[in-house]
Amino acid sequence: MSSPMEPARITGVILAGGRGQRMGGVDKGLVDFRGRPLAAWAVERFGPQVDELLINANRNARRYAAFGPPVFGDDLEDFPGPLAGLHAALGHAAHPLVATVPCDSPLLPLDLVARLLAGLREHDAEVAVARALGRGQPVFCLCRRELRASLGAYLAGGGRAMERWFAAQRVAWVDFDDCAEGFHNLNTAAELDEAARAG
Ligand SMILES: Nc1nc2c(ncn2[C@@H]2O[C@H](COP(=O)(O)OP(=O)(O)OP(=O)(O)O)[C@@H](O)[C@H]2O)c(=O)[nH]1
Ligand SMILES: [Mg+2]
Repeated sequence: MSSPMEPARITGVILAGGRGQRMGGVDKGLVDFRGRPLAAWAVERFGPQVDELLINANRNARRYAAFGPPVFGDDLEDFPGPLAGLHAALGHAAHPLVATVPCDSPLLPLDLVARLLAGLREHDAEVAVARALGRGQPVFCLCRRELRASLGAYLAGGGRAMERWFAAQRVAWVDFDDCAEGFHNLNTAAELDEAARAG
């Protein structure tokens, strides 16, 4: 385990492997938001916070590759949810800590990873997870790579719920009440339109 004095080495993963069903089955990361694809917003805001950036996508791998970072899909088929992306990410990461963000929160906090890291260290936790105004934001997490075996077992047993898996680890919840709007995520075409017009 790293001491508080050591610089952390962190792999960041943009989770873009979902079905986008509430948006009509579109590949959400490729959808336009204020003139650029949603994934481009994540690359721009999250990329500078990490030492290595990867994209997890299950469709359109070539289009995602055009953003620059390496692209990988889930190990499990049939879109079992974000934990499948995290599991694959823990296998692909070059660094011992893995941070995730979803592809559909284009205004994500610019100090997300620094604050998750501080929480992880403060509580000597295995995973740090964002929370805003009392509401867990499980797809924004920082996870030790050693948890891959635990996560693999949880998924193999049929587990799919992020918060339930976190609860079985040493977890630190990190509050972002001061910038809760940064976690606003876009699930439907109406939400996308409204957020795009608000800018
Ligand atoms: N790798 C991977 N990521 C997923 C999967 N399902 C959801 N995600 C990602 O998890 C994040 C949160 O998921 P949702 O907001 O529900 O997105 P979604 O599943 O594409 O959308 P819906 O189908 O409408 O639920 C998004 O970044 C998704 O891309 C999956 O099966 N595999
Ligand atoms: Mg979903």
